[in-house]
Amino acid sequence: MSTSETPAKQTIITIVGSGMMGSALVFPARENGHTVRLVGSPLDGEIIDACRKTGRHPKFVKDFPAGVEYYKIEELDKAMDGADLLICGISSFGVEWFAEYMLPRIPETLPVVSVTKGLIDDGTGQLISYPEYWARRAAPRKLRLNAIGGPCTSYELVAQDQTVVTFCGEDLETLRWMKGLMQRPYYHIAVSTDVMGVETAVALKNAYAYGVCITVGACERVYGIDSIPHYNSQAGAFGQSMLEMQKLMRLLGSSNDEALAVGIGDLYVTVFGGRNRLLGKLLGRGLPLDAALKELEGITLEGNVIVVRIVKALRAWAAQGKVDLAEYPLIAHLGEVLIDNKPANIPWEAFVAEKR
Ligand SMILES: NC(=O)C1=CN([C@@H]2O[C@H](COP(=O)(O)OP(=O)(O)OC[C@H]3O[C@@H](n4cnc5c(N)ncnc54)[C@H](OP(=O)(O)O)[C@@H]3O)[C@@H](O)[C@H]2O)C=CC1
Ligand SMILES: O=C(CO)COP(=O)(O)O
Repeated sequence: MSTSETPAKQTIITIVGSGMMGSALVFPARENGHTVRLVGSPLDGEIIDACRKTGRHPKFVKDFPAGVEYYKIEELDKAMDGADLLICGISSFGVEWFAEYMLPRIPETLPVVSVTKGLIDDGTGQLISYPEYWARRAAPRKLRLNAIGGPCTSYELVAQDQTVVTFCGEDLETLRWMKGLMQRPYYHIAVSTDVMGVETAVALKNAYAYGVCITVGACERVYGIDSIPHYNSQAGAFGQSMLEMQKLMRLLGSSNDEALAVGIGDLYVTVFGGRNRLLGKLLGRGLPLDAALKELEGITLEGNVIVVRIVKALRAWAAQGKVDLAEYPLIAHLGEVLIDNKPANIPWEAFVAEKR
């Protein structure tokens, strides 16, 4: 217990990865009075230089709260010294780096929470969450790995828009403690011990955002980019997305409707405000995949990663007679576009099988 002579130790939150989401979490953390240390990934050196110089992330329109500390990856030991919580802010493309470079440096006592959205093949053809993947990579050491899922664009979090996310992990007490550290009047945190459910739902939404946004681009191609928005087709694809997400979640081991709802909310925000929507729209306008990717060079697009992983798994299971691909017509088509390089052409009739 602290006395007037021994003030309570300030909580130290170290965030590794100074991309948009890791950096956005600086705001609730620092506003709550914690010591916040933002550490760049190996390629984030220029971002850290800019933060030190201007007190603002180059992609944000608002300064960081005063008192944030900035570190380069070479200064990681210093940034982790005495840390109470480690936030992993890297994207799917840095998952291996995090496994190789970060995991051996994380003490078993230090809770970790990751924002990274995705699933990964465990080497046997089974898809698992990133926390599970990292736990297996760290074994026999037992790390305290948790994750954040849900609809939360970084720039809207920075703007303090009302935002509802889900912290998931194995230990409810740890989740409640992290919630206490990070919640703000605009940042609302649910907790869940269904890691696979939440992580599957928020990974799948990146794939299905392509499906919905292909229909948006297709309307723009027909009616013109500046025409009034058309909603029937995107709503049709949205409903089909929800159905396939639910089936895929069951297939991957979660039948949790609350987790599904987290993913559906995340799909909604991604369709309207995410980066993945941009690729879907360009494909829907008729651009070949290569041309669309070139136009969006430099923008983080994780939908490709998840479509390829899911569709490869589904094709393998279909070949073994374990699943019927016809039950997943939208993501199967996304596989044709992203793996087989076919033009985007939503298979509408496949969505209208007779329902019970
Ligand atoms: N849970 C949540 O509430 C939310 C989560 N997200 C998710 O958060 C993650 C990060 O998104 P966001 O910050 O917007 O993306 P950014 O692209 O802005 O940042 C990605 C971060 O990952 C790092 N990274 C990428 N590739 C590598 C690599 N090969 N090795 C090491 N580090 C790497 C980047 O560093 P570098 O500059 O070196 O490439 C950067 O620090 C994504 O998975 C996204 O889906 C997004 C919104 C909300
Ligand atoms: O996950 C997100 C919001 O919850 C952000 O989606 P994008 O990666 O498509 O920008």
